[in-house]
Amino acid sequence: MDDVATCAQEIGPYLHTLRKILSVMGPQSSFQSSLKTLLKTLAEDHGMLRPHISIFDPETKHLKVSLTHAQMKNAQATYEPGQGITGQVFTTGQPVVVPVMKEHPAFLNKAFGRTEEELGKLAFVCVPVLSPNKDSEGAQEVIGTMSVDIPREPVDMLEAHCRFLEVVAGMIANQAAYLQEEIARQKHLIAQGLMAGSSDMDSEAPNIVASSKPMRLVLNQVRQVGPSRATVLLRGESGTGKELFAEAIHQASPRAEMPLVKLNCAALPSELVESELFGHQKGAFTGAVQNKKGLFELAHQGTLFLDEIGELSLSAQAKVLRAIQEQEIQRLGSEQTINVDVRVICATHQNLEEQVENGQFREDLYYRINVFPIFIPPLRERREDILPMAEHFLKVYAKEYSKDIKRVSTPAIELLNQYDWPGNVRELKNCLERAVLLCDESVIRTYHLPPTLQTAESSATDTNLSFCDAVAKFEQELLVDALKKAKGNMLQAARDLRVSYRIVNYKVKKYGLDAKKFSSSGRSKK
Ligand SMILES: Nc1ncnc2c1ncn2[C@@H]1O[C@H](COP(=O)(O)OP(=O)(O)OP(=O)(O)O)[C@@H](O)[C@H]1O
Repeated sequence: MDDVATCAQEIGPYLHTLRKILSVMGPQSSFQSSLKTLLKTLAEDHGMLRPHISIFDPETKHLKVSLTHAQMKNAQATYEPGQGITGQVFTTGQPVVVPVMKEHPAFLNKAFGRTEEELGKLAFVCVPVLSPNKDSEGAQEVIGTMSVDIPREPVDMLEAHCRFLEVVAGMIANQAAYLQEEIARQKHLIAQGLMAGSSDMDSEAPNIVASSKPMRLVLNQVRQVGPSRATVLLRGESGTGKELFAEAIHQASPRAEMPLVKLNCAALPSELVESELFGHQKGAFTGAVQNKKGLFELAHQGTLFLDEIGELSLSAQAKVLRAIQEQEIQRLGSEQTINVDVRVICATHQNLEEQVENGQFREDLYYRINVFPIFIPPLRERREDILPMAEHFLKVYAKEYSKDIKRVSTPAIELLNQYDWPGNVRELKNCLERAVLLCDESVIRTYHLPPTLQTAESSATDTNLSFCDAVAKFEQELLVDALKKAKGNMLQAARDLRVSYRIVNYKVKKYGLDAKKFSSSGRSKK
């Protein structure tokens, strides 16, 4: 009887957790939120640290941490099959218990950056995650691993945790398979430029600075409308943050884990926009060599962001109206109706009311998308945001370019505050990126700001440069601008500056610039 009681005492907490996990795995919850709850439960109920699931990407043939209930140091870390404990468990399909991380030669500590002290105090348990093999009935394949850190314990206790984790991993086979598919789907959308962000399933909500009263109001509106299904119309000048707020609305909605698909209606010729939005059947028109899904289908259960909606042709407008109202679409060249569950967010900098008056924009579509309009004021009308934003972008870029820049000098702040910012937040962001690149001190000064912001006195009062130093600064500015424009291509920069490659190469070295860094900054759209 004593043995039974001891046994019940030992397995009681495990059973309790298993019951909890089963209760969140019902059809009512999405696979991702079930998995997240599961990891949280492991941490909270069993003191397991950094519980995480790594999934194998068949395309890159690497494993990557795809969900975790912990802060990662290196979210991009990957493991080849066989590499480290994670790679070994994946390859062999057998669990591994590491009693002390520090003492195991195969323990790589790639993703979480544990300290030396932790490595000496923690054990690691990693079990395979299996899923039914699609190609062979009854068989299973390893699609990833589930791992936890555990404060050091006797080996038989660690073994018991390991058995328990194997049971848990067995329960999540289907969810893990969905996770693998979703990662592939998101990668595909990102590669096509149809979805924002990284394929990290754990990525944070967009980083928004909103100090001024009008922007706090905008944030409130985002919070109010986010969870609903309402169509939102974001209005504001170019660069005010419409796309960023569209992302925030999507993040605040129950659709957050499904795709946010974007289309800039002005970026494609009107005849292509319809095929992009609704897809086409093979042979629908010359060049339609195979069936293609449209963005409405790709955004199913997620959100579709239509930027520059005022640029849609009248024929596309009619189809978008139908898709929003009836929740169904037809691919070009097909009679078949496809049901789509898509929330639409639109944006424009144009005067849609005027376009309705002129017959360029359908009135019924205007009313349909104008259910919840949000106006984002230009930056010059909310100057309280300038300094907090400048500080925010300074931090972002100082980190990106590994520079130890602490602050913006008072005269430089004055210049930022005086300027009218016709390009709005985008211009301010670019301005800070440039300043960080140019700055080799701990403070951003007026001469690090672009000439458009400078006034004669401002640049003179702040610097006491000799003629030679001033010329050198100016030369460096020109060089940085040219390299940014040429995305780090020194040959192109030389052509633009109309000097030889040899000179550019020499100056780049002289000023200690790294041309490669400009290629990464040039990759982002804005
Ligand atoms: N409040 C904010 N906080 C932090 N970053 C912001 C903010 N507003 C805008 N940004 C940044 O400024 C840049 C421009 O914003 P965004 O692309 O959202 O503008 P937009 O209004 O959609 O422009 P366009 O109409 O030209 O497409 C982006 O890099 C965005 O992240």
